Amino acid sequence: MAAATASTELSSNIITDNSFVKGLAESSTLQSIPSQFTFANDSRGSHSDSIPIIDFSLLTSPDPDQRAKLLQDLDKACREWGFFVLVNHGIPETLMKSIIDASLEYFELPEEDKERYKAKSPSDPIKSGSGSVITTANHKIHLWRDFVKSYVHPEFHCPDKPQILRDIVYEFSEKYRSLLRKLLQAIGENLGLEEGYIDEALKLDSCFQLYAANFYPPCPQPDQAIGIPAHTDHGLLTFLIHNGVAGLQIQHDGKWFNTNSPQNSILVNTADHLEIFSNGRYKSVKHRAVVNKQATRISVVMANGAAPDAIVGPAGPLVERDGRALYRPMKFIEYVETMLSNTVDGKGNLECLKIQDQ
Ligand SMILES: O=C(O)CCC(=O)C(=O)O
Ligand SMILES: [Fe+2]
Repeated sequence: MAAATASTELSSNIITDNSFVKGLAESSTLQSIPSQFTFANDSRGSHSDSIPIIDFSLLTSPDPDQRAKLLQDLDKACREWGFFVLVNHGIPETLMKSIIDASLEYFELPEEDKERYKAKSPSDPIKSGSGSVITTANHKIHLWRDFVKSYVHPEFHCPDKPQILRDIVYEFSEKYRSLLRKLLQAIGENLGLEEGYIDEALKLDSCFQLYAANFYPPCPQPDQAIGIPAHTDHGLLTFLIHNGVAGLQIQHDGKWFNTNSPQNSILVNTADHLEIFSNGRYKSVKHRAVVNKQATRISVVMANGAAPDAIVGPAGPLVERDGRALYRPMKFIEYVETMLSNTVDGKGNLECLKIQDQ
C-alpha cells in the first residue's frame, strides 16, 4: 500500500524519534523528500472570514454590554470552532518575539546539545527530537518537524542552552497562567458554573503547563510531507504563536481551514480536557501543521492543563443538568503520559474515555 492516504488511517499517537530533520533539510543535494517522509494526503486548506477573533481587553470592560457581547462571542467560538485568535491580551510584543528567537536559537544548537534530551521515558520533563506516526497498515511515516518540549509548571524544567531561553520561558509561563485563569473564569461563567468552581475543581494554582517549540524547515515537496498530522491536544486551552510563516490548519465542519493571524495575536484552541470538563459542550478541535517550500516555520506552543494530580471528569453541575456524564474521569498527568507514550493502540485517549450510549 502507498503511504497513508488519509489521516483517518493513522494511529492517533505521534512517536518521538531521536533524530532531527533540520540537518537533512539543509543538505545541499536534497531535491526530493526521502520515501519515509511521504504522506500522501491533501494538505490544502480553505480560507474563512469567520474564524473568531476575541478581544481580551473587553473582558475587563467597564461597559457591561461590551463584556456581555465578549462572553457571547467567546462561548460561540468555543462551541462552534474550538478555536479563536486572541488580540489585546497584554503580553508585550518584544517578549513574544524573544521567545520565538530563543526557540530558534535552540534548534540551531549543535546536534549533540539537543541529543541530551532524546526521550527515554514519557515522563522525562524535557524531550527533543523529531517524530513519526504509524498508519493502521503499520507503516511508519516521519514528520517534517523537529521539536523541544518541557514541563514548565508546577515544576519548572527547561533546556539550559541557549542560556536566555530559561528566563523567557519562565516569564511566558507566568503571563500565560494569568491569561489562562481569566479565560477559564469567563468560560466558567459561560458554562453557568459558580465563580471559582473551575479553579478549585482543576486545582489551577498548580496547573500543568508544557512548553513546546516546533521547527519546520523548508521542504522540497511540501504537498508530499506533513509537519504534524491531524490531532487534538491534551489540556484545557492551548496557546500558540509563530514566526509569521503560515502552516496551522484547523478542522471545522469536516473541512480544513488555514489560520492566519494578525501580528502579536495568540492562537487559542480548546483541548481534550475542556471537552471532558464541559461534558462535551466544547469540542477539542482537530488541527495539523502543513509545511512549505520557501521558509522555515517556528511555532511556540503552551499546553495549559489541570494540576497533574487533579482527577478530570465532567463538571458536577453540568452532569446534573445533562442527566449523565459523557466521559470517564482520569488523573490529568496519567492522561498526558499515556498520550506521550503511545500505548493506546490506534484510538485516542479522548475516545477511550467517552461513555457510549447504553
Ligand atoms: O505548529 C503548529 O502550528 C501546530 C503545533 C501543534 O499542533 C502542537 O504542537 O500540538
Ligand atoms: Fe497541537
